[in-house]
Amino acid sequence: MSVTETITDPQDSTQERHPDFGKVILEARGINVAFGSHKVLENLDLDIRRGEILGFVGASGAGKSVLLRTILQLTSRQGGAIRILGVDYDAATPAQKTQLDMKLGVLFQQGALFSALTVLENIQVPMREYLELPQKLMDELALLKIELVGLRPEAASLYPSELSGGMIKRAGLARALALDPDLVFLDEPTSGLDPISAAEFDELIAKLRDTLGLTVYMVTHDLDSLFSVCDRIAVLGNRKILVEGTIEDMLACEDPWVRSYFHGKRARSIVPQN
Ligand SMILES: Nc1ncnc2c1ncn2[C@@H]1O[C@H](COP(=O)(O)OP(=O)(O)OP(=O)(O)O)[C@@H](O)[C@H]1O
Repeated sequence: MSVTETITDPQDSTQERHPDFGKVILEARGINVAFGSHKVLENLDLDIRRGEILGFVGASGAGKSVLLRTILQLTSRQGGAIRILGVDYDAATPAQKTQLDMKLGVLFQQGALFSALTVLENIQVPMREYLELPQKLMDELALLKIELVGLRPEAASLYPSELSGGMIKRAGLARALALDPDLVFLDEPTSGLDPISAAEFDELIAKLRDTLGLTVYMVTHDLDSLFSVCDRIAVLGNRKILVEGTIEDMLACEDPWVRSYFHGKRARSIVPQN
């Protein structure tokens, strides 16, 4: 694992940062994924560093969800290796895999809440799966997560059908945080939200990164999010990472797709152009 100094410390200097801040905590190397003869990812390399918010972009159908699912071991790959928190997933024992799974939280695109369960019960699903805790303690923990994501305590007893789009994302995030993960994966967290709710969600993500030292991998099409909260951006194209770096690196990139994305009409109102 390499140590890098290239990401800026987002945390207030009075806050203690994780001793491994900036170190690579997820390393994907030579990833190949195909469905039949359709190659989606080919020899793809990607690093995620502790404490950063990595924005992940790419054209529709480029393979962003496939990569996310591959990293989470939900889609099988034909080649390559994935090390998470220093553990090679393929070589890990079942106990190590369980430990790793507990350190990863996921918010899928539509929140993916169980419709027959309340918000509180949804947040307790991972707790029931991985921990053996008394119900009272699980209730207290779930209420803490509800508060952490900015939902009111009354939301605990609501069902997903009774929640607004923004509340669903927050409830999904609370469930992703249920086991105090090191790394959270967010699949288009602001899609479908109005601009105010989307900006509030971005602020929440940045706050959680700063206060909990979370590392965040965020698939997004939202230029506001990329510009306002992401420390680094990676662009998927031609089945691999086309370019990765800061927003300035994106603006300076000559690749035609990256240029049209970051210099296009929609970007011009958000991103300062030269
Ligand atoms: N289970 C599957 N079987 C066959 N093909 C698949 C499967 N999952 C994904 N694909 C194909 O892989 C390609 C990449 O899909 P993916 O959903 O990862 O794109 P994406 O970049 O996330 O797109 P979007 O931004 O629209 O969500 C697509 O051509 C898709 O049809």
